[in-house]
Amino acid sequence: MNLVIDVGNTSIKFGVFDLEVIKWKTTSNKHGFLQTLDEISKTFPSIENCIISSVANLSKEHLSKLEERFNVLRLNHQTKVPFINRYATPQTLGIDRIALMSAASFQHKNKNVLVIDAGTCITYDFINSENEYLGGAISPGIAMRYKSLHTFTDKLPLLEKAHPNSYIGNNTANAIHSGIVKAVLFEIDGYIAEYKKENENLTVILTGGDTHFLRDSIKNDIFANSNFLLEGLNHILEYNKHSCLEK
Ligand SMILES: Nc1ncnc2c1ncn2[C@@H]1O[C@H](COP(=O)(O)OP(=O)(O)O)[C@@H](O)[C@H]1O
Ligand SMILES: CC(C)(COP(=O)(O)O)[C@@H](O)C(=O)NCCC(=O)O
Ligand SMILES: [K+]
Repeated sequence: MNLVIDVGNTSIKFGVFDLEVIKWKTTSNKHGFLQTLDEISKTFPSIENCIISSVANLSKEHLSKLEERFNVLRLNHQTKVPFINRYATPQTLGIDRIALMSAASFQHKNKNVLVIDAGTCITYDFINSENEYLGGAISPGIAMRYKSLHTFTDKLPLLEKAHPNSYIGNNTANAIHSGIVKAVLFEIDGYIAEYKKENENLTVILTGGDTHFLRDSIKNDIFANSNFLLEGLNHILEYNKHSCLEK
């Protein structure tokens, strides 16, 4: 069994895989990392291998606790991945985006695929039917947009995210919901339209913490898969098992 860990800027996602199948998953914050690890070790004593991807700083203590228990692959820019990376600065590419493109490459071979990860940031990543990763976009995530309107003004309240009734906000709260949620939806459908113009038979995957909140309001056909990044990490672990994790 494999333990797969994705450390994002908001939360840490843990997944337990038996070959290609996810058996269990949970989420924690930084403070819950060690307790979650204890629970997983107790519940799944047959886990041997682990992969961890992080876009945030990882504490030495957390990493050494993992290494005490499992063969650990820490995903980095040198790790062998199944796609050709055409990003002009591969050494600055987010580690999470490498995992997403690995999932796209493994699961949608020889397809044009756009992956949208609605997390702390919203990332757009495109891999073409030649298995080449070309790049994409990074925009502020939904929670970040609500926080920034509140932080950088005197008058705007900090609201819980909500879908607006109309794109015409008739009061402050509705104007904010429209300016954030409706704008994110315009952005997503706008990008999909742009990619579709130039790429036949585009497959679009939506993932990240806001998947469920957004999925039914996107006009284009998409596949919503909250586990896509974890699946990508599991693919990379299996792909590298023999070369990197031999004891
Ligand atoms: N319980 C929650 N706590 C924080 N953010 C949440 C929660 N549930 C959904 N979200 C949404 O998910 C987003 C964070 O997604 P996530 O995939 O966890 O981010 P990351 O991978 O960057 O850590 C936030 O923009 C927020 O709108
Ligand atoms: C853009 C990101 C902050 C997204 O992080 P997330 O929303 O998943 O927490 C992360 O992929 C990152 O730190 N990227 C580095 C810059 C780049 O990808 O070019
Ligand atoms: K993201």
